[in-house]
Amino acid sequence: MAGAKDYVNSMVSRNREQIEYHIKEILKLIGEDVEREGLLETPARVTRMYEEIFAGYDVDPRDVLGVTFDERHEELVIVRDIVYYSQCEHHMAPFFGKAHIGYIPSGKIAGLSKLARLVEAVSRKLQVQERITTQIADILVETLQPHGVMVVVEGEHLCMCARGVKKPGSKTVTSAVRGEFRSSEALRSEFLSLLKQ
Ligand SMILES: Nc1nc2c(ncn2[C@@H]2O[C@H](COP(=O)(O)OP(=O)(O)OP(=O)(O)O)[C@@H](O)[C@H]2O)c(=O)[nH]1
Ligand SMILES: [Zn+2]
Repeated sequence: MAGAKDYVNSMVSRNREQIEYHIKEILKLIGEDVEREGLLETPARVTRMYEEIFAGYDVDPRDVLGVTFDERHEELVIVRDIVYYSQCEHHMAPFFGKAHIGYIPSGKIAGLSKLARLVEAVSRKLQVQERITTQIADILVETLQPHGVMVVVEGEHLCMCARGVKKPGSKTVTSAVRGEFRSSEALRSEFLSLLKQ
């Protein structure tokens, strides 16, 4: 979403000292020796990582699509296999996978890269997969007023693999369907079949 210099004014960078302090406290509370060499830089390193994985707090995802173009193409547009990494809001554990976006423009189209930026903007924060899915669909509806939108998100949740129920390999698939995709099974099938190619 951004290069290191772009995080200068981010929420995390503004609170850097306090975040580092609290990470260090947590390390002590789990039984670590915070003075051992391998951990000396860890609070600062984790904070830098937070700047990236929580960069979504600094963007309004509705601004991400930016300029839209007027274009008469009124057929299905799909950008699929958009990889995302997010953090589950229940455990602060990563979940990640691919998002697939399809829409039928009605006059306005978005830059293709902006669709991937939208996925970044909604996923780089504490989230649940369902909300990532509906936010992508709703923002596209709001911004492009298309004839229809369909979003499918696949995710693997570390809180289900590395702990708890421990089911590595299980995948969660969520979808959001808007406009003509809702009424037309043929359109939904066309979208889903194009995801498989
Ligand atoms: N619907 C939804 N649930 C999620 C997502 N990420 C994590 N969860 C679930 O959030 C739930 C939190 O349940 P709790 O019972 O409060 O937490 P827990 O005791 O750690 O639960 P277990 O994971 O079953 O051990 C778990 O069932 C997780 O699998 C997500 O993106 N969407
Ligand atoms: Zn979780």
